[in-house]
Amino acid sequence: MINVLIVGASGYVGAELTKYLFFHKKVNIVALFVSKNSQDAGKKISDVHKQFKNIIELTLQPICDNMLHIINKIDAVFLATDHIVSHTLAPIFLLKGIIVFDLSGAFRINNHNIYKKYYHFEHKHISWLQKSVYGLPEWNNRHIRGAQLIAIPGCYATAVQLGLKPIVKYKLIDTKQIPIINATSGVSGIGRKSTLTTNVCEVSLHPYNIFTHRHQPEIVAHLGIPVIFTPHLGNFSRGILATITCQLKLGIVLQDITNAYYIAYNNKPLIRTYKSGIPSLKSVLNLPFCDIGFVVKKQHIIIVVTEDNLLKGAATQAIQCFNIRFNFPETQSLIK
Ligand SMILES: NC(=O)C1=CN([C@@H]2O[C@H](COP(=O)(O)OP(=O)(O)OC[C@H]3O[C@@H](n4cnc5c(N)ncnc54)[C@H](OP(=O)(O)O)[C@@H]3O)[C@@H](O)[C@H]2O)C=CC1
Ligand SMILES: CC(=O)N[C@@H](CCC(=O)OP(=O)(O)O)C(=O)O
Repeated sequence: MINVLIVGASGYVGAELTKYLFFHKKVNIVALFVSKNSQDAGKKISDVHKQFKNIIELTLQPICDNMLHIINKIDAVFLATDHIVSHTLAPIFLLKGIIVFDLSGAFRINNHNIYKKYYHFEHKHISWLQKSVYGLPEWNNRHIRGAQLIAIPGCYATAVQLGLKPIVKYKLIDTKQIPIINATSGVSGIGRKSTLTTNVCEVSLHPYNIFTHRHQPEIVAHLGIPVIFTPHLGNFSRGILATITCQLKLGIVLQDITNAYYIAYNNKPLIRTYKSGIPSLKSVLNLPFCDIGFVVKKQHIIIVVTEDNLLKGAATQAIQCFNIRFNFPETQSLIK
């Protein structure tokens, strides 16, 4: 059995992690943590997330300064916390030899200068940043196997890269025309702390962080080509749909594209590529899959990618990485 701790367990991502790890046959959840002064400290997770009633009755504990009693009991920790909190906590666990799965953006990009510009804080753990492994399992399996710090990709960054990587890898697109990505997320992408402007009743559909969203440098760093990425917020609770437009190199035909996606994903159980038609949110909600469809017309391709932002965009992707890291079947506890 692998003993795990979940920090930020009362959040949207933390609750999904708790659910899938609770039902994982090889996992023992040692504790669920929230912040020291959390209004939920001492409550059962089933009081905060009622869907767990009579199923998961673990208590949310306040994180303490001296975590030795916990550190001695655990093999792995999932940090489902804001990037500033993860930036502080991850090194504490790493120095004790614990395997860290960080769901935040704190360790995703090896270039520390990005953090000042896009995350507005100075990165203080550059040596860990250099050692961190990007947890996109379909493309980084080998490195995840030996990693101590695994940075789970951002929700948009996951969808976009899974959609683009096959045609970038096989050099099918003309990069003189930068890929244009429009993606829409539900409001759970913001987390539990809703403000008036992010309240589902106030949201209709709008783009935000145009040219400044922090997933843009993340995508560029791990995809290796520039992109134009525009996120949108929609008035639904969960799910991401990304529409990606690229120009193909002269002479590239539909069969080349089909082959590229087939080679990339035919043995990847959590990616579903469509032979015809395009995916919608409905087919991925509450499921750990990423669905990909595309249409080619002359020299252009439009790729449509969908995922559940809290699952393949966060919690179940982290558990997929955990399974790989601890040598369990990749989809253990994720699909039957
Ligand atoms: N939501 C999404 O779609 C995605 C989110 N992510 C990332 O995952 C992480 C979690 O996101 P999400 O679940 O949405 O956020 P939430 O705001 O819903 O949850 C945050 C959790 O962290 C806890 N917390 C806050 N401060 C501390 C602290 N100092 N120590 C311990 N726990 C603390 C909160 O509880 P309390 O405040 O009561 O202490 C809560 O349990 C973030 O880094 C986010 O960027 C990544 C991909 C997708
Ligand atoms: C709808 C919404 O607001 N989504 C979040 C992204 C969620 C995510 O993946 O955040 P991290 O990269 O911080 O982990 C945002 O745009 O900031």
